[in-house]
Amino acid sequence: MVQVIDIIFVGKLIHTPSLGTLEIEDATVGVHQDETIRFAKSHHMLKNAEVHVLKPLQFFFPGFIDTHIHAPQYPNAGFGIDLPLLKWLEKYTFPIESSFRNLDRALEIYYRVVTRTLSYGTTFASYFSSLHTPASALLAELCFSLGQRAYIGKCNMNTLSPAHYCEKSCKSSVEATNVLVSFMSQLDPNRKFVSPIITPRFAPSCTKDLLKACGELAANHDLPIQTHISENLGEIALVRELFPDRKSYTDVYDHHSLLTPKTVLAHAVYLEDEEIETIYKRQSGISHCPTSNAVLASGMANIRKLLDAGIKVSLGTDVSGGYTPNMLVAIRQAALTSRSLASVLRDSRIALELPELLYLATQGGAEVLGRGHEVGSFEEGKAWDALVVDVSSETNTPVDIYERDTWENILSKWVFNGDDRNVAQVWVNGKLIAGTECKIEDTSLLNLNLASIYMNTLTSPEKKSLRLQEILESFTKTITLPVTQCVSDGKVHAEPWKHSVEREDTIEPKSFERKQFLRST
Ligand SMILES: Nc1nc2[nH]cnc2c(=O)[nH]1
Ligand SMILES: [Zn+2]
Repeated sequence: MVQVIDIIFVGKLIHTPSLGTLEIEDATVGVHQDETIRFAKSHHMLKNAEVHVLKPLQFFFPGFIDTHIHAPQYPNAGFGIDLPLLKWLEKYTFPIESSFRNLDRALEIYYRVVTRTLSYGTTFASYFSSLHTPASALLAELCFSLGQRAYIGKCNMNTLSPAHYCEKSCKSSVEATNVLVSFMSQLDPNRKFVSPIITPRFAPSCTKDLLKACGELAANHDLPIQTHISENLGEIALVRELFPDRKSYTDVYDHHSLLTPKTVLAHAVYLEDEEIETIYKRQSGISHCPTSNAVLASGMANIRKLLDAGIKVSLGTDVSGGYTPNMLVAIRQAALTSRSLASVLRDSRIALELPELLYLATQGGAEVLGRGHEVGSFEEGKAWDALVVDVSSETNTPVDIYERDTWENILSKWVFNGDDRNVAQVWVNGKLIAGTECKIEDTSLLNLNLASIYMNTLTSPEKKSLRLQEILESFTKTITLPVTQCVSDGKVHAEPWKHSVEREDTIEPKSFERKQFLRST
């Protein structure tokens, strides 16, 4: 059956389809109208395809997948490195999150979080929001409107949290979660772009009935789950005290049916062998957050041990435990943490290699979020969630490429010295949505009606009537935000097959013979 290809991409394509493999090739990729990748072959109809040819020292790389980031903590990113976890939560984190009861404030911060993570090349993020349903709904609207794939988790927390930032009861927490789930089912019924994710903050902040209710919510709505596990020794001791009849931290979650194949467990720094076995059996995944573990002096997770045990592993920035939403920093820190642990334990195997690290940041993240068949690498049939990375000197970044550099070197220099200026284009599901080559063409506006979001996410009817007037006065009726209109400067050819796409002025090292860009059909 002949398929119409809408866009053809021609250029260097780099991805890590499985743990430890790194594929670097000259490719021609066609994106069909349902935005899946087809390695274009002659039987494809190309007559009016738009063709994007990459410049020398540009390459396609799968969009980064951040499997653990706290959106309301973004204002704290980069400070507060003086305390360990539990004191850090009290002094810095709960206060900043509690300010998200104000939807105007939530808009200001969440708009910045989504545009900033997109600028770093994060095409898919699993967000913790605050415990507030309206703010969580707003985050979902923003991701959906700005084009970033996202899981949105309204924190469930009804105990051991400050009075100003704690849900009244298990019942109110469940009700507030159900309101978000139904709000989001109108926003994206098939959960193709945004989906709720059930988010018991961590065992210490949930009563037993709330933990159990979260397991039921996930089962009833067929939703993923995210939480924290075994990050810090003080936290583990607290969990042991709070749940004396449970064998371990893992057993607390398992006992409440929170370990499923769609569960994301952040940190996992101090798991015992038996816990690793249980997590493997339940097919739950780990979000390794090395930057946060270093900043909060939590410890060093032995990722090699988890990988050897067959556990799905991904990477998370864990803002603001981690000081930046830049996934390149998470990759760098994972490289360095694994090497520090290798030297402490005198076992060089523990060091993670670059292909493995890039896998954790892309395909590994897709697997942990249950979307490994859809995104994470450039395999046929997947969505075109892709970055165009530019490491040429025009980007003015500290990535300096020399003639003798191989593409492996170039890739490594980008990882260790690159930043958002190297992200020229960000594509999600075949649409160009961000990147330095995206200019604000016109401020075609994103209209968000905060009052309607707020009204639609109020949990109790009496609140609706009592507060209607106050709400409509306090909120700006509709917010208009500049949304970048992206124009890539890819060249457009009518008939790409008529001629091979040779680079004229390539500065690729002489050692590489110039390969045809067109895949052999
Ligand atoms: N790093 C981190 N760990 C947590 N455990 C419970 N909540 C948090 C949080 O916000 N950040
Ligand atoms: Zn976290």
